[in-house]
Amino acid sequence: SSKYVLSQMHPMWQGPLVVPGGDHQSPIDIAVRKTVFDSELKPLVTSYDPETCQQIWNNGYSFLVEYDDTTNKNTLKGGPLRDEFRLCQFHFHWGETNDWGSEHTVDRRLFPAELHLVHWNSDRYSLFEEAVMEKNGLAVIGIFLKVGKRHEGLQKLVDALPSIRHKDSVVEFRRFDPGCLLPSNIDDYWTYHGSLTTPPLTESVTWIVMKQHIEVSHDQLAVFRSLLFTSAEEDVQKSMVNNFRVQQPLQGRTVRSSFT
Ligand SMILES: NS(=O)(=O)c1ccc(O)c(NC(=O)NCCc2ccccn2)c1
Ligand SMILES: [Zn+2]
Repeated sequence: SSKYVLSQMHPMWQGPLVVPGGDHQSPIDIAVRKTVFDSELKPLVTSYDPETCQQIWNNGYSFLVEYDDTTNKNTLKGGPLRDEFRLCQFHFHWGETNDWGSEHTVDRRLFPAELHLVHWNSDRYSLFEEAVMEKNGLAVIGIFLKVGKRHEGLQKLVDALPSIRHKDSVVEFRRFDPGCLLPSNIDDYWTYHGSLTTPPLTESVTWIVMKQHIEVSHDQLAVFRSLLFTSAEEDVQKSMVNNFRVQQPLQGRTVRSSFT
């Protein structure tokens, strides 16, 4: 209805463009010709249990699918990682049109959306909240979304979005396998040390950005844009779009590739 203001830029995104004293910020552009192949990088090993899926909720910035991370049922290891990491949630970033929306870019190429699978270092810490403050605390897998054929596995999630339209709405969400969102090839990736792309922007993330994207349909992505930044009580509703951070300077960091 007319009271919904479309594509209002969310005030939070006018937040800190660069963190004072932060020289390992994310997201970044991955300039492929400046990446360095590292033959020591191992294949990534993921093991996810759909039975540990708990809920899906709108936190006013994105929507998150959360997993029970009190046991070691959803693990990530290998790749650039020395320790074992535990999945706690996944979420997305997207634009108001299919022309932009991703946080990372490859040779400045923008994708309409980006999926983040968030893991914390369960070998060294006992809670996500602890790990988020530490340099080797988090590992986030970034996967680009392209508009194309419908993603069958994603549809169960898309069907749940209308029930969490407003900020702070939560619904039970069960038996979702996050592995169904991985591209067929997870051996080819880029990795670098960076930060959360939203406050608190802590520099605790080993980023693992997949070279291969996944495809979702135009209609599936359109449902993401039907979410709202605002809670049900607010007078003016704002469409949840453009929930990505502006790109940050590389500051001399090297992005390594697992492939030539
Ligand atoms: N986008 S990201 O870097 O993968 C990432 C991963 C795990 C996280 O907890 C966050 N950030 C996060 O949860 N921030 C608390 C909620 C929030 C989100 C946006 C703005 C302010 N506060 C970002
Ligand atoms: Zn994210």
